[in-house]
Amino acid sequence: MVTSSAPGKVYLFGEHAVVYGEPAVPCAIERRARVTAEQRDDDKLRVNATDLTLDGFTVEYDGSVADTPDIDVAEPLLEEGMGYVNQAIEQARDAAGAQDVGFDVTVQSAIPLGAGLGSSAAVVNAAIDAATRELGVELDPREIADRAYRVEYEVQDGQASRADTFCSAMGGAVRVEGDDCRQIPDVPNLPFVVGYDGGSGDTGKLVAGVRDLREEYGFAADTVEAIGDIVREGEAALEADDLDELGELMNFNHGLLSALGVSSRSLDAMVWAAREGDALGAKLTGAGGGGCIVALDPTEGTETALRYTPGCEATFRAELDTDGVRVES
Ligand SMILES: Nc1ncnc2c1ncn2[C@@H]1O[C@H](COP(=O)(O)OP(=O)(O)OP(=O)(O)O)[C@@H](O)[C@H]1O
Ligand SMILES: C[C@@](O)(CCO)CC(=O)[O-]
Ligand SMILES: [Mg+2]
Repeated sequence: MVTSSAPGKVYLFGEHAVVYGEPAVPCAIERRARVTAEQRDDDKLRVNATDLTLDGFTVEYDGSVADTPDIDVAEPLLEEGMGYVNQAIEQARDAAGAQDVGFDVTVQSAIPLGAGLGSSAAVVNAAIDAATRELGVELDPREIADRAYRVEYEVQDGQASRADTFCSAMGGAVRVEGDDCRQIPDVPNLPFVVGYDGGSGDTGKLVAGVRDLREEYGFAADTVEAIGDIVREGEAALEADDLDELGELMNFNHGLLSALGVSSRSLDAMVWAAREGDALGAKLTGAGGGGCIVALDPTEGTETALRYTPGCEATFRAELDTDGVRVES
């Protein structure tokens, strides 16, 4: 039996545009998904995902009897929930050259689901690491990231960047542009504050929405390119340790994401509350539609403001996690 974990992330800049080849800078945060894999005697897959809660459901399902889940839960949610873990196990089998091994898999996660903090990438990275180690194979984090990317690409219907999976596999702040994935050395202390509306967005659908806009309107394609420009400016600000400039660029980035239709009333409300609470900057993080915002604020101001914001269910500080995917036991 092996347990591995991998961190979630916030985007300093560049989500969505990164899908179309612009650069992005996601940062791993100290909130992890833990996956335990134990080889079975047969070829079945049993997945126990006790934290798989969305819209008030708690699901425990058995991958081998997908048509008879333990509790009554919306089928698309069940299928979606199974997609990531099933495909991660497929990748582990492939990496170990063991096509018909079965596993008991347990997922426990401190990363809210579908909320822009990269729960899918963390679960997939941790599952690939745990299952391959259980089969006696130790993969390099870059290979785990690559295999996890293939999983996200499949589950998100052929539209994904390497950003979430690379960031979660390597830890720290990273820069991703197409297939070019690097860690960013010596980042300044980034005082991240997260606001969570308790909701979620469907990454696949939100990505498809941006794709359609881009195809329909030249100015939407320009907006995606402008996000790339913000990221390039942001990299210079990061290098110069200029937090004020980073904040300003985050604000601009949020405006453009909003123009692309991926914000929501509660995300906007939290962004404005953070700004009024004296954050240096604030934006939605991840796919959007609902879920989390990230603000930059070394003071208590943003957390206090968010606590009094209707629609904000939780707020917490998020420390940069320099550790990527790792074995726990
Ligand atoms: N604790 C968990 N147990 C099982 N599956 C999980 C768990 N956490 C996440 N997942 C899987 O990841 C999916 C959510 O991934 P999705 O990409 O939509 O959101 P996210 O990764 O949290 O946010 P974003 O991609 O915007 O950063 C869930 O529907 C589920 O399939
Ligand atoms: C919206 C997106 O850019 C980030 C989701 O966390 C999708 C992706 O990069 O695969
Ligand atoms: Mg995701």
